Amino acid sequence: MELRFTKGHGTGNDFVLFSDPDGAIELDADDIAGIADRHFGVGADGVIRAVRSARLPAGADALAEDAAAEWFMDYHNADGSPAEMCGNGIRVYGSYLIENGLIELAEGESVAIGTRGGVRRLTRTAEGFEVDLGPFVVLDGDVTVSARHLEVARPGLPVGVGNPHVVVALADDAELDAIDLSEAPGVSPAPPDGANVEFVVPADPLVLDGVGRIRMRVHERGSGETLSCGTGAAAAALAIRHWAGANAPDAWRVEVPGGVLGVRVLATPEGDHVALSGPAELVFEGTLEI
Ligand SMILES: N[C@@H](CCC[C@H](N)C(=O)O)C(=O)O
Repeated sequence: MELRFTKGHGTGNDFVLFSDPDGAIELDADDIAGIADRHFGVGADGVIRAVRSARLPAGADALAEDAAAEWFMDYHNADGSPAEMCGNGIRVYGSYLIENGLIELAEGESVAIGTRGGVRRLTRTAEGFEVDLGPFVVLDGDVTVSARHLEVARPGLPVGVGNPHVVVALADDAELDAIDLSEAPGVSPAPPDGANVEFVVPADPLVLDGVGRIRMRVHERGSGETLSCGTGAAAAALAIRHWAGANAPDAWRVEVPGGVLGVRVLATPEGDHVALSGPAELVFEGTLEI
């Protein structure tokens, strides 16, 4: 079977996207891992299928949550495992839906998108997109994280933003640059569903003109070290905000190896939400033999 695909990225977190409006294309984990393979496939951190919510069991939940969520982001990591949410992916997905005439979205307008983590509202901005990632949880607990070239295990803070993260604060840029993320960090106790792990260094000063500033590297569950992780940037900002205490800002600038992302905490009638903003680029199109 021939599969027409588009390659895109958000701050270097790259994705293969394809359309399957009626949910007719069946790919298993090995097929997806083959597409994402950087030597034998197209190469990507994740694979995104554009499918109508009405055509998927998980999409039925999305439609029950918000009947306007016509499109579902069917997201899989590079190893073929499904994930609840992808903060960079959903911006690139928005761009893909627009480019392919599947939705119309002018600057300032927003659209509801179904994901396994729930419906997310995506707004087109001058720079790209902002996505409301919804409510979040920061869980104080006794978690430690080890990594190669990190001398002693460090405390980690579990943060949930639709998908699971553990955030570790490091002392300085030298320590951040030294860690080797070619192997998955060890998280103890092991999270039941695995976790994305973010290593973060606060800038000096931490807050400039009311905006918190951090640098981050990430090891993504199911994909390894990536140049960026949108939900990871949100989790990292939320963790540092939590540690910084009462006077910490709500707006954050997160520098990742692939660029810069914006994070802000939004007060909503249902409680605090976290929102992520950044660019979305479509790079090339091609055809794959599956
Ligand atoms: N890169 C993504 C997160 C993708 C899913 C993640 N690896 C997981 O398994 O939860 C992002 O930009 O948020």
